[in-house]
Amino acid sequence: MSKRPVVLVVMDGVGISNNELGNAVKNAYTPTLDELWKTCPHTEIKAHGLAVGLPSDGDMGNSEVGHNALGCGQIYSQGAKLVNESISSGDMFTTETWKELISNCENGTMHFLGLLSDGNVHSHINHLKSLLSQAKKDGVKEARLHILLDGRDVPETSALIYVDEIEAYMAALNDDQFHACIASGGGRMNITMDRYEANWAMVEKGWHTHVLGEGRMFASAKEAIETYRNETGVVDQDLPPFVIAKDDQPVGTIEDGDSVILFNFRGDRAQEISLAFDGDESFDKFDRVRIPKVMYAGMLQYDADLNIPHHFLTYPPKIKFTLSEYLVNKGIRQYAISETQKFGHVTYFWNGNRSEKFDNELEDFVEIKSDVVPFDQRPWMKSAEITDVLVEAILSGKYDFLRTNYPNGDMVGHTGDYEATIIGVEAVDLNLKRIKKAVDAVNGILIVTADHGNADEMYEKPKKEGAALKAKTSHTLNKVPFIIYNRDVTMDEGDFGLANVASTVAKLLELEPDSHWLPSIIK
Ligand SMILES: O=C(O)[C@@H](CO)OP(=O)(O)O
Ligand SMILES: [Mn+2]
Ligand SMILES: [Mn+2]
Repeated sequence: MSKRPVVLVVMDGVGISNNELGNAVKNAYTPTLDELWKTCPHTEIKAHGLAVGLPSDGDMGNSEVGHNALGCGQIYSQGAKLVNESISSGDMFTTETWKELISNCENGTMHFLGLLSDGNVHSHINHLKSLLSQAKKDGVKEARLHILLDGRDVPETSALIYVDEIEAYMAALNDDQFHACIASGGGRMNITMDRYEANWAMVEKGWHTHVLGEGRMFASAKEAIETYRNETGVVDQDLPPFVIAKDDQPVGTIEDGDSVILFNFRGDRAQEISLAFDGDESFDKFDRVRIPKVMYAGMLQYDADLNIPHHFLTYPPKIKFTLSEYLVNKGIRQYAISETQKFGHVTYFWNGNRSEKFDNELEDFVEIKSDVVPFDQRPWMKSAEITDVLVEAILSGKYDFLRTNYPNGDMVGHTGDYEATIIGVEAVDLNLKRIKKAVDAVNGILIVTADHGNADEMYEKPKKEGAALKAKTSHTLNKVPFIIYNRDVTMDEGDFGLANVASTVAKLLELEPDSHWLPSIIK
């Protein structure tokens, strides 16, 4: 009989790098992780670029593609790549949805809402440019941009680079037939892009800003960004909302007869605002005050089972043959737990962007409510609370396969606070010790891995030698650890990535891996 259960821990944002400087993984005190690394079969696996279905190896990994790959054992072309292809082939602009969006706003305005950067995690500025120029070609007369400033997938204070770039692009398009400009915006962690219902108030603020045109008014996005930076010192992702106005009138509220495109391709932070636009009278997450009759579409469909949103421009990858479905078919009892910020990562992303369970009897999902605070102030987050409940589940004997995600390396890493991130990584280590003890008690197997790097590089590479250090808030291109505890196995030779983990889990459960999956990491 195989050892049971298998417990898999994703240490979100914990990558491997040999650099000392600003490496909050290496410089954290992590006795448990160090011991596991020293005494157990382990390797480093790829978590970025082509290995997870991104357009190029220059693309850092992220939670969506990382958990998709972990949970399905295959490499699918991901949103970033699918949208590139659909735009460059022109397919996007022959879809019924695009045509309807265009004809719907014949006498109105086309609005583009989304994350303005080239981070390629949630969106890409090139996609927005293509949408703008095609809209003009297809006869749209008025276009308005509602921009979310990034600084989380790109350098911390880079917003003006992208604002200048898109304004120059619009200036070149604008003529007596067509007029496009920025109408509103704010930092992505301040408005609109909440996820997993952690904080609907963010979405409500976004609605007031983009749709109703309520909020502090400025003559330009640049003025808004510079003013807020001077007044508050906050970085891009946290910038407060702003409305662009002329003669005290917002230049681009969203009105009946308009069309709205959310140009983000990634789903977690796109769902709530989509529900607000698509929701009928029964929508009760906040008071929308005025509900404009618009045609709304997403760049992708963010949840195909739940049909969010109703209209979309690109089909999402149809992720099939997931590990969860396979295990359900074998009668394996599964358990997934994290705190709110990463709950959907171990459920929705893990299961191929499906929020629903495959089997209500065999699967249990547990969410520990995240705090709504800047995580540099609470770098331990809910790691102890997750562990309390997970340890009970391990000891209960009710489950054969359990998975969890500790968000700390990533969520604290994104704040750019090096010292706090070290504490975040140490909190994960402390909890690993407790998990390990529980696994020992039942003679199970523990897998420790990560979905991509983040905490492993907390400073931007200095442009010149001796230049002042600048906090780095984004993910990294580094590999991640893969460790197996309490099972004497031999790692196979090869260049492995996250998509090799599903087969490995199956093998540890003494099951034949699904033939669609990439091979196991162990012999
Ligand atoms: O916070 C997020 O949305 C992304 C970064 O854009 O991080 P992760 O992929 O780790 O969820
Ligand atoms: Mn992640
Ligand atoms: Mn992240």
